[in-house]
Amino acid sequence: MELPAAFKTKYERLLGDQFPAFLQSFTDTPQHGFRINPLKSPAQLDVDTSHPIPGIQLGYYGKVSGKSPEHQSGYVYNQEPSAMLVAEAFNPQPGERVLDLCAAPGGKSTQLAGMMQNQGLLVANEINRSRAKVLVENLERFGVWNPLILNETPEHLSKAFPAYFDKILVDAPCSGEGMFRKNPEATTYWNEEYPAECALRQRDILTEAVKMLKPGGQLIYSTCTFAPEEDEQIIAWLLDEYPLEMIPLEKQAGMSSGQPAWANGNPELQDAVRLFPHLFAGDGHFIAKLQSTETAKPTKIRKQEASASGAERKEWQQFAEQNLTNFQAGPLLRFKEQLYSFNPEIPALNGLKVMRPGTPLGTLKKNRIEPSYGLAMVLNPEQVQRTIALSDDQWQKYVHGDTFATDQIQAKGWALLVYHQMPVGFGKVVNGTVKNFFPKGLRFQA
Ligand SMILES: C[S@@+](CC[C@H](N)C(=O)[O-])C[C@H]1O[C@@H](n2cnc3c(N)ncnc32)[C@H](O)[C@@H]1O
Repeated sequence: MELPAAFKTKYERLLGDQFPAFLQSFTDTPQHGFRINPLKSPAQLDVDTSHPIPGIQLGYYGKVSGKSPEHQSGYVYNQEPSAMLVAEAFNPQPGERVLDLCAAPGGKSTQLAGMMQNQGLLVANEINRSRAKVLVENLERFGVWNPLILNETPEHLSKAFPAYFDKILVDAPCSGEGMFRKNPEATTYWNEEYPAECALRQRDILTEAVKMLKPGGQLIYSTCTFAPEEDEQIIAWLLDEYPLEMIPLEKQAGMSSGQPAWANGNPELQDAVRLFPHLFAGDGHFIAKLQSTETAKPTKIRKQEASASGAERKEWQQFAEQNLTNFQAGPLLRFKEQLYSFNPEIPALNGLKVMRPGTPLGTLKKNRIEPSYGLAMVLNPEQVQRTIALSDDQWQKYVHGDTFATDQIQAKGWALLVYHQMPVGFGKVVNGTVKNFFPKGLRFQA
């Protein structure tokens, strides 16, 4: 990979005697990692967990195929190892109100949801529509319960969620220097001015993020770039402009401190973390954690009301009685043709670009409900009345979108399909044949 000459000159000046090792790291093979999903019911996973990533709960070096059963059923998520440290620094607690403002494709959102144990509210937002669709897919497969998934600008969001969140993650769009090794093409649109341009956008995003923070709430800012303009200088600006203070991040082996000298000399900047690929087995990253020092009372907001009609609620009740056990949905909302369970904490959604108001329970058909893939992804086998254990051949047919025969269930109706103890979706049994409801866009040849 050919690094831009101006990039090399800049980091030679900044890094001094560490520069040769830094430069050498661009020729190393990129690190891969994956996380095991703590939200799913126990299953025997065929993944190699012999190389744990230090400091990451259920994080391992290695890669799991996107076509594996573990990936298809949301039991694992592939994510670059340094990126996993952001959620660890964030440390969300069950019950908190959490916003992931720049969320797609969902690496950090899925990790945050796992740490919150599906308790509390996760709002995952992505400004780019097609990326927001991928975010939906990933949160759904991961089995995140009642997430609010939005496709909004930070400006719109801050009007809907004033002083609302306990914790906000801004994993900012950046110049991506830390990813050059994985994505060499990124070097072609880098130029000397690019980090400063990105910094302007980062300031705009953060200006809105601060408005959404509760008094005493925490803001985590991260980038995958080495550029001080987008890292220390952004944090120095935040500390100057807003009632925020740094929270020191614990540094494990291989992690470096923020560099006050690369901004305005504010010693608090040391509390941030830098990850350099020549010192840590992962890509380049920057993480800083700040806390609001404001004490004013949070603003009241109007909450979303349950909007499903009596008939729709009854249809759901009927479906639940006939098919589920020990499953409690939240309040119900009709959104397009789907019935959703949503978190009663969310503000009124009118005027917001909603991708998902919560967990899709099913599609409303004439006098009946067709259960959704998203519902199957949040269930464990003990919560349904009928399951079908798939053979290898049946699983391959299922993910390909084909029907297949079964002798496990005779009566007509819905069953949760389970492969190696992992729920993979709903199927409908009709005369010994299982009809396929695996979403068309997700089908593949195993
Ligand atoms: C570094 S990526 C996020 C990665 C994600 N957090 C994850 O872990 O999978 C930054 C995201 O910010 C989005 N973005 C770009 N411009 C934005 C803006 N003005 N406001 C909010 N988000 C923006 C990009 O579309 C991109 O998806």
